[in-house]
Amino acid sequence: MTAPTQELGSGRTEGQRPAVRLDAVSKVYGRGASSLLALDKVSLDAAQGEFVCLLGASGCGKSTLLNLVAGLDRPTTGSIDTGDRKIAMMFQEPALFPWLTVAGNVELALRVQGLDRTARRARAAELLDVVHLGGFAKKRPHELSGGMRQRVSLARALAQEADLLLMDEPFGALDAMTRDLLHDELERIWRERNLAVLFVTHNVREAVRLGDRVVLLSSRPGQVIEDYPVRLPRPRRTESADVAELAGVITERLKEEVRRHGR
Ligand SMILES: Nc1ncnc2c1ncn2[C@@H]1O[C@H](COP(=O)(O)OP(=O)(O)OP(=O)(O)O)[C@@H](O)[C@H]1O
Repeated sequence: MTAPTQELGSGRTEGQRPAVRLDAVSKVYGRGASSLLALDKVSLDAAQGEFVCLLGASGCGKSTLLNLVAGLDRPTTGSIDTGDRKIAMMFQEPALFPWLTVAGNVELALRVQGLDRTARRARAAELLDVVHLGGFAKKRPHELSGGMRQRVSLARALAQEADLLLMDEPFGALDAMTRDLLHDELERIWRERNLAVLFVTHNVREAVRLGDRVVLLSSRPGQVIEDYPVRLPRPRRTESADVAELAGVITERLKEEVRRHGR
């Protein structure tokens, strides 16, 4: 008889290799007197299927951390292991090509996979359905709202068949209602695809709404100071009392850290 695996969070089981593991990762920008220690020995992991939100005051190194995981930059010391997982990244700005249609933007991401034109069209149509933009394939980005553009960006990220999705304040520029809708959609897609997600935000309630864990980073240099498991049942509502209660606790800790740092 096999021993029952211990549940550590929605996607976590003991003994499973994490989707991403950071081991004592430090990042120094520049050299000599003008060098800046942005991250200081950050160790962190996320399991496949786990949603981890990263919170911290401005400048604590959240984007630096995501860039390192994405392989866009290299740590000064320490190591990052994502195995052979495919990684996709989403930013606050959707960064779509304005001269391409919505479908064209998604198809571009499929081109690198070597799909032929017919297959690309069919796959892009499927992905646009997933993000509820089925009727907008022929529109150009400027004809869409901010929330719709972020949906295209999400479809493009999904086109990369990623196992690990890195999201850098993806909904930071959206109004509360649009953000709420996108939270629901992201949660559905995350579950269906068993993605590992690292999600950077400044918004504490958003982190509690979405995360299996909320990881708090200290200000300059960035270090992990708290790792809160979020045990609230899903689906959660951003405005609910239980989300507000945990968000209150985390906000207090964040304020303490900002005060300690003197800004
Ligand atoms: N390419 C770079 N060269 C030099 N310094 C950098 C570079 N990128 C970031 N920094 C510095 O490293 C620190 C961490 O920056 P980073 O953008 O990772 O923080 P952040 O937590 O994502 O900030 P924000 O919440 O404001 O987006 C900051 O002090 C920033 O000025």
